[in-house]
Amino acid sequence: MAFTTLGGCGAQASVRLAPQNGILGSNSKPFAGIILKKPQQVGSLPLRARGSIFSSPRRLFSPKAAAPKSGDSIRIAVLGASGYTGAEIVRILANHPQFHIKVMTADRKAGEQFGSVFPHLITQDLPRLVAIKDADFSDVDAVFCCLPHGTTQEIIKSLPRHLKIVDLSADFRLRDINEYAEWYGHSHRAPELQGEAVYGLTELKRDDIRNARLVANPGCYPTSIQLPLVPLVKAKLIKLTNIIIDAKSGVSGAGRGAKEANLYTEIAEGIHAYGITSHRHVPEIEQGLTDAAESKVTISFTPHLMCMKRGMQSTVYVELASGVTPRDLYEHLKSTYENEEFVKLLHGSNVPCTSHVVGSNYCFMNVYEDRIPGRAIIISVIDNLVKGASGQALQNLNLMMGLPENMGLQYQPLFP
Ligand SMILES: NC(=O)C1=CN([C@@H]2O[C@H](COP(=O)(O)OP(=O)(O)OC[C@H]3O[C@@H](n4cnc5c(N)ncnc54)[C@H](OP(=O)(O)O)[C@@H]3O)[C@@H](O)[C@H]2O)C=CC1
Ligand SMILES: CC(=O)N[C@@H](CCC(=O)OP(=O)(O)O)C(=O)O
Repeated sequence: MAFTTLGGCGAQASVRLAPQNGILGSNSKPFAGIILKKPQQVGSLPLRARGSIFSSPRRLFSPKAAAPKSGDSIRIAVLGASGYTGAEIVRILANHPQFHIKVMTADRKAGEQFGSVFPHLITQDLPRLVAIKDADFSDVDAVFCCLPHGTTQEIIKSLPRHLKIVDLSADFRLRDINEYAEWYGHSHRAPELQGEAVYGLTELKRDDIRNARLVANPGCYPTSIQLPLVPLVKAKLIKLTNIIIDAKSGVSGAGRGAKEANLYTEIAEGIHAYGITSHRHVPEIEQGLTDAAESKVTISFTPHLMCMKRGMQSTVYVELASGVTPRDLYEHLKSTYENEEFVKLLHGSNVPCTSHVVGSNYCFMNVYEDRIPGRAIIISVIDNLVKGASGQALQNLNLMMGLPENMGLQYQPLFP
C-alpha cells in the first residue's frame, strides 16, 4: 500500500507517494507530522493542515506576548551600523512601527552618510554615522550592539545604565569568564556585567529575556544547532556522546571587513572547513547543551565556509537514547515548537534549504532516520544575518520592551 504525505508549497507540495517504509527516491526517512495511510483521509484533516509544509500553523503573535503599546516611540541606537548585522537591523527596522533609529555608529566610516555606505538603504531617513565617543545616548532607550567581539565589553560597560542592550557579539555569551578567556584569548573586560547578561536564544529563554537589561544574542551557528538539540537533550531523547555537527555558513557570517580569506577568488566554486576542533562557538553550544542535560556535554563541530552570501545549514548526527526512535525526536520537536512563529518543523520529504529561509527570521528543520540503526540526522537552516543575528536580536528587544515578539519581523523569505 502506498503512503500519502501532505506537503504544502505549490509545485513542491503535490501529494507524494512513497513506498511502505520510506519516501520515494530517498534512502533517508523523514518523519512527517502528517503521514496518512489512505489518501481519502486527506479530506478529514483540519483545513490549516492542508497546504502547509510545517508542523504547526503560523501565528500572528507569539504566545504570551504583551499587548503592543500603540503609539509609543522607542528610540534606538545601532552601534556598528556600518557592518553587515548593523545594516540588517536597519533594513528590518524600516518596517517596525515603534522603533526609531536615533543614533548610528561606525569606526572607519564615522562621519559618512549611511546611504553611501549601504546604498540599498538610501531611501531611509537616517542619522549620519558617528564615532561611539561622539554619540549622544541621552535620547536613546535601547541599543543594538553590532561590534566585533573583544571590543564590545568595554564599550557596553561605558554606556548609561538606563539603556536596554542587545549585544550581537560573543562578549557576554559565556557565563564562565575563565572559559571566555581560554577561547577568546584575553581576559573578560567587564566581568561585573557578565552576571546580569541573559543568553538570548529567544524561543528557549523567553521569560528571562523579558526581564533582562543586557541580552547576549547567540552566535549564528549556536542558534541553528541549539534550537533542535536543546529540547532533545532536555527530554533525554538522545545520547550525550557522539554528537557530530557539520555546519556551513555564507560568507556574510564573517562580516564586511576586508579579509584575504574571504576574497571571491578564495571562496568561489569551493567549500572549506575552518576552526576544526577549535571554533569559538564550541563552548557556547556546549554551555547550552550542558545546561539542558544538567551534566557535561561535549560535541564535535566543524564549520565550513560556503560560496554563498547568506544562509547557514547545520547537519547534526545524533545517537538515540535507548528505546527512542527518530519519529520520537520529530514529534518532540514538533510539540516544542508547535506555537512558535519562527521555528518550523518541515513535513515529510521537505528538506530544509538555506534558500528557503534567506531574508527571513525562520529556522526550518527536519529529522531523518539514519540507515545505521540507533542514529538520526537533523538538518536545521537559518539566515545567519536574520535568525542568526539581527532578526533574533529584534525578537529579543521586542520582548525586553514589552512588545509582541514578532513586531517588525513578519516578512517572508526572499526566493529565488
Ligand atoms: N555576520 C554574521 O552573520 C553574524 C555576526 N555576529 C556578530 O555580530 C557582530 C557584528 O558582526 P558584523 O556586522 O558581521 O561585523 P562587520 O565587520 O560587518 O561590522 C563591524 C562593525 O563594527 C564597527 N567597528 C569595528 N571595530 C570597531 C571598534 N574598535 N570600535 C567601534 N566600532 C568598531 C565597524 O565600523 P567600520 O565599518 O566603520 O569600521 C562596523 O560597523 C560581531 O561581533 C559578530 O561576530 C553574530 C551573528 C552572526
Ligand atoms: C563565516 C564566519 O566566519 N562566521 C563567523 C561566525 C559568525 C558569528 O556568529 O559570530 P559571533 O560568534 O562572533 O557572533 C565565524 O566563524 O567566526
